[in-house]
Amino acid sequence: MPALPNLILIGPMGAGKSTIGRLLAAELSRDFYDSDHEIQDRCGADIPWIFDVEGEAGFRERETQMIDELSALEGVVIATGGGAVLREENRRMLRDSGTVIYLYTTVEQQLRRTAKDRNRPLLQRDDKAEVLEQMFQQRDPLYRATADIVVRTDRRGPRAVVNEIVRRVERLIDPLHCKA
Ligand SMILES: Nc1ncnc2c1ncn2[C@@H]1O[C@H](COP(=O)(O)OP(=O)(O)O)[C@@H](O)[C@H]1O
Ligand SMILES: O=C(O)C1=C[C@@H](OP(=O)(O)O)[C@@H](O)[C@H](O)C1
Ligand SMILES: [Mg+2]
Repeated sequence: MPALPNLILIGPMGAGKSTIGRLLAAELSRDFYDSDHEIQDRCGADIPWIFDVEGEAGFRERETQMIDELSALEGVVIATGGGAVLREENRRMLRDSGTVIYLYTTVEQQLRRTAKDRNRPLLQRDDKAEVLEQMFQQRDPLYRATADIVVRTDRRGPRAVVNEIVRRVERLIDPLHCKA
């Protein structure tokens, strides 16, 4: 664990990791890194292109490499991609790097929030609801096993989610609210 632990957001596509991560970092005056954006900057190519050319396996390799780099930082906010918890080594690196926050949402909200999206290759198909439901079954236990805190994002806007994260993280660090 770094001297100043990182705050790491995990959860499914459309949970709000990228949006809330940026707001949370601004709120806490910390630097923000979005794993997918960093991968895109590094490759000079967007996520659909990487999936097209290298397949999902190639993307996952890049994702593990990026998680390795980002988890070595200190005191930053990190938004991961929804599949970051699939590999055991990723889960370990994330856990060792700070406080992990699972942004939970429902498949119904995921469908609404990603309806017009063209940047998520795994959702460019007609049976999105089934795919998201299957992913939920596989990944929800992994998100829960990795996270220190679970925060719902399906019934409130990003600002309210940020406020709850700040409250919950403070409580985790100082459970009795008795600062010295
Ligand atoms: N709590 C929220 N309430 C309503 N809309 C949200 C919320 N969080 C994110 N969104 C919207 O959902 C979409 C997907 O959010 P994004 O941050 O890209 O999710 P993720 O990075 O988890 O896939 C964006 O259009 C964003 O504005
Ligand atoms: O769930 C996934 O496997 C993925 C989620 C995406 O990130 P978001 O969760 O930010 O959409 C992105 O990493 C890639 O398209 C794969
Ligand atoms: Mg994102």
